[in-house]
Amino acid sequence: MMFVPGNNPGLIAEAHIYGADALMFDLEDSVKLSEKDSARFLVYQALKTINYGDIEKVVRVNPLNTPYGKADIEAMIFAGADIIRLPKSETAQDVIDVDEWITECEKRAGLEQGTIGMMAAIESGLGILNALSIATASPRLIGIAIGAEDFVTDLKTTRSTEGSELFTARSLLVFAARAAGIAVLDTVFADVNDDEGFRREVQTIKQLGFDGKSVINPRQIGPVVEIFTPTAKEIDHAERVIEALKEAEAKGLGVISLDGKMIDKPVVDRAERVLKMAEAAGVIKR
Ligand SMILES: CC(=O)SCCNC(=O)CCNC(=O)[C@H](O)C(C)(C)COP(=O)(O)OP(=O)(O)OC[C@H]1O[C@@H](n2cnc3c(N)ncnc32)[C@H](O)[C@@H]1OP(=O)(O)O
Ligand SMILES: O=C([O-])CC(=O)C(=O)O
Ligand SMILES: [Mg+2]
Repeated sequence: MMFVPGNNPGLIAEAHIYGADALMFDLEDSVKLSEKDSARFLVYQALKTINYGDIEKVVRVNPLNTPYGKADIEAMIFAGADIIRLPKSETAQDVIDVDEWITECEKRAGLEQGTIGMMAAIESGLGILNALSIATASPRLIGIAIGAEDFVTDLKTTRSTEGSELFTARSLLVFAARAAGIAVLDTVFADVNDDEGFRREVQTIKQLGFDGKSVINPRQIGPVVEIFTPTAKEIDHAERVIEALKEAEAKGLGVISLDGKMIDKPVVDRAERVLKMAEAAGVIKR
């Protein structure tokens, strides 16, 4: 999911050529106060006129407790956004308030209720502690995300290369998302020239269980796609697990072994997920 500053016509016009799964047009922190209205108008016009194909169109709006939040949401729904991303979510009530305003805007726009999805970004200690109630606050929520720049500021620390200050928060978010049955996305990595550090971070968050990552630059898309795409070895193993399961079923066996290792339901579920991810990445057809 690539952030695109909502006040930059050049970036907005070409953002879809780089292969991101989703574009996140930003009306919040990359837009200064004097440009809030013009950025909203610019993103509105872009969503109305540019064909972004099947790339998901997400808009990060300003919070409802600012003078811009309500107008942002209404304009983006009329413009055809797929998902509204609420920044700095701290309580379930923050999500419920936005959900209610989206419902009102859907009515005004003549859309069926529930058409517009929602994401909640969590960017403070309080938000992390409320992660489960935030993640389950609305049926519109398709995912939650961590916003690490604001989060470390709230914690009165900084971001380190190894990310120790984010470890607990990231894990709690993954737990909350899994409990709620929705997606979980990791935060941005600010140094677009540190390819090695970026790759290390993507490996780490994949291992923690995240479904993907927000990026700020087209150069960061390739490494995320590469690291999240199952390798040929992983795909081969997953296919053999599924084969072994079929054989066992045919023979009426419960637990079976493959290469000396036990194959049971969790192993089969993980193999299924590998194949789904490979299919979604376009490296296999099923
Ligand atoms: C804490 C937070 O809230 S983070 C979220 C808010 N921040 C953002 O949205 C920042 C978005 N990113 C950017 O503005 C830029 O990528 C920067 C400032 C980080 C780096 O800028 P640059 O060094 O100029 O980037 P770079 O030289 O790699 O750009 C290469 C090409 O990609 C384009 N590009 C760069 N970033 C983006 C982007 N986010 N979206 C779309 N296109 C982009 C550039 O326009 C350039 O196009 P060109 O080759 O046609 O001229
Ligand atoms: O949500 C993000 O990844 C970017 C952001 O606002 C933050 O880090 O504070
Ligand atoms: Mg932030």
